[in-house]
Amino acid sequence: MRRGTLLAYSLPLHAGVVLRGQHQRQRNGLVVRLEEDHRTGEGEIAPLPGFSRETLPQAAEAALLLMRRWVAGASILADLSGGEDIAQRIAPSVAFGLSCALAELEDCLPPQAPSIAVPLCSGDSDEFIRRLTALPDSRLAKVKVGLTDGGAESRQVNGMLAALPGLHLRLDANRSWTAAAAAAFAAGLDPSLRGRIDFIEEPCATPAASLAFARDSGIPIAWDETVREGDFSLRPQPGVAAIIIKPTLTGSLRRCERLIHQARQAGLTAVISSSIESSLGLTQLARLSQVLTPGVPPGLDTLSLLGAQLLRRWPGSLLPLQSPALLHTIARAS
Ligand SMILES: O=C(O)CCC(=O)c1ccccc1C(=O)O
Ligand SMILES: [Mg+2]
Repeated sequence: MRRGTLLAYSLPLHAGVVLRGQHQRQRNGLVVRLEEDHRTGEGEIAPLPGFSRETLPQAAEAALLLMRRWVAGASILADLSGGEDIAQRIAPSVAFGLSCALAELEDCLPPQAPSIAVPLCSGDSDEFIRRLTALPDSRLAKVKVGLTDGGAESRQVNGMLAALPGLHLRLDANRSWTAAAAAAFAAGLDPSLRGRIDFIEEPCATPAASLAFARDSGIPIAWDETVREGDFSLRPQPGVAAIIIKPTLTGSLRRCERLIHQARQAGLTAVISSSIESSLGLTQLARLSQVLTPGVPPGLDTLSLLGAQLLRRWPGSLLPLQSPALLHTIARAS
């Protein structure tokens, strides 16, 4: 006997969260719960405004249809991952959430290891250094750059690397540097510290400009936005070290797994990363990264942007759990 429930959540986002130029006050999404013979699996479906092509109502409609098909006895796994035709493909957030629920139901995800995410700095670097210093193990952190000017940011990065001699950094410019700003950043870096920058995600506005930056500066880059563009294909490229995979923007677990496999074949590191999911989705991404990208810490340090946790607790977080009474049932099927 199968049952399905689709629920809607809304979590407060801290003032000042801006996605693609839009201020966001709430993170809204869905939880899909699948039950069969006393086993339960849950998944989160949360299109990210400014990033996802599907809207939340579109995602809810697609999820409901698939949930009903599953409850009626169909296998929906092939639907979730099938088709190279993007126009016909099930929306990535829907495929991700439903495939997580099915994976939990089938007991395919391991329990979560503690403290597996890479600390993220998008503000004051002195405060961030204090936070890292207080951690038992601070070998890797991520810093958003491209927010002020390249020269000032290189001094900030020099400061962090000098303060913590065992630290490696991933940087993320989200395509915001002009070629001149990127060059100013590279010129300002202390050459003796530069080797501890594992990569910079998307330094410049276009992939071609980012490749030129990697070639001229010798600093490896990683693709994030580029991975989700229509003409992207995975192949070795000089200066490219890694690809960032955001499953909510990519699709089913099987699709993510295929992409990770292709990345490895091209000699690239694949890094699983957050699309600002709730603690439900984030804990699942952490568990997923243990199986799909072992040894590569995922970029999941976004829980602190939210005002509460949802259904599951992130290890060590002091954020309160939102009352389950605030989850609103959209539909049930049995
Ligand atoms: O990758 C991480 O470590 C955190 C996630 C993150 O940076 C992110 C999350 C949602 C949308 C865009 C981005 C981004 O890559 O800038
Ligand atoms: Mg990025």
